[in-house]
Amino acid sequence: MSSVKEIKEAKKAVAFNRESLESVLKRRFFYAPAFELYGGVSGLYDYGPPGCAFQANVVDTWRKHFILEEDMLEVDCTMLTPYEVLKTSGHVDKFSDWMCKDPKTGEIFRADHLVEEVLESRLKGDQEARGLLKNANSEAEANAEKKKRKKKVKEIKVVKLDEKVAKEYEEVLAKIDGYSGQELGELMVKYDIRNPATNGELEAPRAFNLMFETAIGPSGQLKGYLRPETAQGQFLNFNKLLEFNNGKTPFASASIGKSFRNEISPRSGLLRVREFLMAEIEHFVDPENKAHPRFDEIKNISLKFLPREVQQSGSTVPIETTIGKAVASGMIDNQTLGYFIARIYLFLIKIGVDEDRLRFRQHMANEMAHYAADCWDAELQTSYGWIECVGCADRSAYDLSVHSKKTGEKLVVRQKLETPIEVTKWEIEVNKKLFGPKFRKDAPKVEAYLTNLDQQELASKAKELKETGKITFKVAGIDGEIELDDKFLTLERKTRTEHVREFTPNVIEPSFGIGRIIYSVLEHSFWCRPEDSARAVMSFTPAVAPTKVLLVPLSNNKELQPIVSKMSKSLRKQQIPFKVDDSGVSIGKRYARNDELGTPFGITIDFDSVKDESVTLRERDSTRQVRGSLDDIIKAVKEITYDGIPWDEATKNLTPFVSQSTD
Ligand SMILES: Nc1ncnc2c1ncn2[C@@H]1O[C@H](COP(=O)(O)OP(=O)(O)OP(=O)(O)O)[C@@H](O)[C@H]1O
Repeated sequence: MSSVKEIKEAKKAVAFNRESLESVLKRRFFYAPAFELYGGVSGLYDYGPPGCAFQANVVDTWRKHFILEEDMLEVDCTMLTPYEVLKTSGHVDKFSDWMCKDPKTGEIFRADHLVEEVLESRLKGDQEARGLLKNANSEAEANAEKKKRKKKVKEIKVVKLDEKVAKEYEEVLAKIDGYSGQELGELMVKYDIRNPATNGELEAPRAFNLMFETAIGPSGQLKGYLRPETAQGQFLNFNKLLEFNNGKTPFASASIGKSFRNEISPRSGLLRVREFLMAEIEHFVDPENKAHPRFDEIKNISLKFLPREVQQSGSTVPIETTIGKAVASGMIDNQTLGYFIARIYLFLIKIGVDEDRLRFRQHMANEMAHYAADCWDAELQTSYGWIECVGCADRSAYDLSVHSKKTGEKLVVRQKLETPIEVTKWEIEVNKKLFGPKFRKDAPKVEAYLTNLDQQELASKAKELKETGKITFKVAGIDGEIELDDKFLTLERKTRTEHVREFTPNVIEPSFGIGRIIYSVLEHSFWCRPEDSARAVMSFTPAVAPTKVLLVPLSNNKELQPIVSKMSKSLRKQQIPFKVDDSGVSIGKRYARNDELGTPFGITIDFDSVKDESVTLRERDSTRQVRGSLDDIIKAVKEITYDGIPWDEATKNLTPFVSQSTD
């Protein structure tokens, strides 16, 4: 077995089994529930040595693929965020999911997930329904005694459906991400959705804010939150970043760091957790020109898309087309968004995502924030279904505008115009002499509020002033309504010659959940050898594999030791992560142990190695081997791992080797 096709077929020969994967992940300590000694806390995980190395390699690839290759400006901002910032961004009021409580048992469900799971399970019939409901996502259930739970699950009635109802269910499921709390409540009543374990009635959905609240400092006065995303830090540093970039746009900032969300019902391992690593990009672009200078490089990449219209029709069959055509037809809003979708795809493939299990799904209109121009998720297919792993949204000028309005600080780009232009617009001027005595310490806040009004708002205030002789408004943080007459301000349309164009950039935001991506790659990489289904393999691409090389001396004989030491020294010097396995067990067993860890290469040292310093290199997936000098073998490993050179090319000058029985 050596061709890519043969290996692909071998990988599919034994059906994927999540339990086998989980057993490997647990046994080899990729990751494990945090605080296990104390019974664990849902949604919190610790990574072990291979998990840490794998994550570090994924992040390193991300950094090179985006920050380095796209010349982005990286920032590392604090996780503790004051209340005011997240109030302004909309998170305090809107960053919530819908939960519903069982008043009898106290169990809490996430409403959209409950509706989804119940309808899916009804659709899938008896057997599968039981399987799915075992995973029903409630905190209380996660902690319930297993015996009791089994009993409850057995009591679930299987609903037989007629065709019309099944169609309705399918339509609801296709739109499940976009329902409001009220709509979810209506669906629960209409389809009689109850607590799946007890059949008890549930309360109507209520909004639950997902942010972890805290107090900053000993007084307890400064309310804050653990950040739910890294984006806000990037927006707040916009002016500094723009200056660092010599005032030029477009440019992108990037940030990698932990985010926190108090998920109602964490489940599915790393896919929905309460603390996770995010990697986010904020690309600041001229709203009037969203063309991307490197669009030509990616326009011919063909991807699977699930646009809004297809979902609306209740279908999940993707359209396959090129990025170029998708942008030209208007399916993707603009070139920059299209460019990032392609770059996300290239990154995911690089780290080992199976291309056949990747699609880009467009958000439905009611799923997107009102200010967003367009939004696509990179979804990866796992045994838990299609999972959003990367969001890619055009957030328009929303974030910079709201922070600017709130703080009175301009967050804009100034561009020198080649030919000056005449511009007529509303201008407001405040009478500072009267403002000071009237508002005292609040004067700057009120002034900032007025000078930050946009043209539409100024026009409406001018109308109000003309008709009533005063304007009234409220300023956040100041009690009561403020009333001002024309002694305090002038509001006029003025024509000026402008030499500089000032605009608030729009933001295109690709947002990666590293844990979700890692779990999906684990599933996509996992397979069992067809000849022995107990022999699991993790087919990590060499660049992200936790360890690159396993050094295996044929036996414990002392004669082999010097060459093992020489090889180790050489690998260390070249900074190639490796492990030596000189345990007494057979070479086949030693390789099998490391196939589970995804180690792509094995180097066997035998008695011929002592004579002529030649060694054997084994490739994990195909188990094919070649023989060559110590230096040539290390060179081939390096080329494949770090330069992406295919095996056949990197080993073309080495001698094919047929082992007696190493596997
Ligand atoms: N609870 C979580 N656990 C792990 N990763 C997460 C979690 N929530 C979000 N992410 C990751 O962060 C990325 C960006 O977050 P975003 O706010 O777009 O997610 P979201 O739309 O809230 O996700 P979902 O709808 O699944 O809750 C997601 O694509 C995902 O990879």
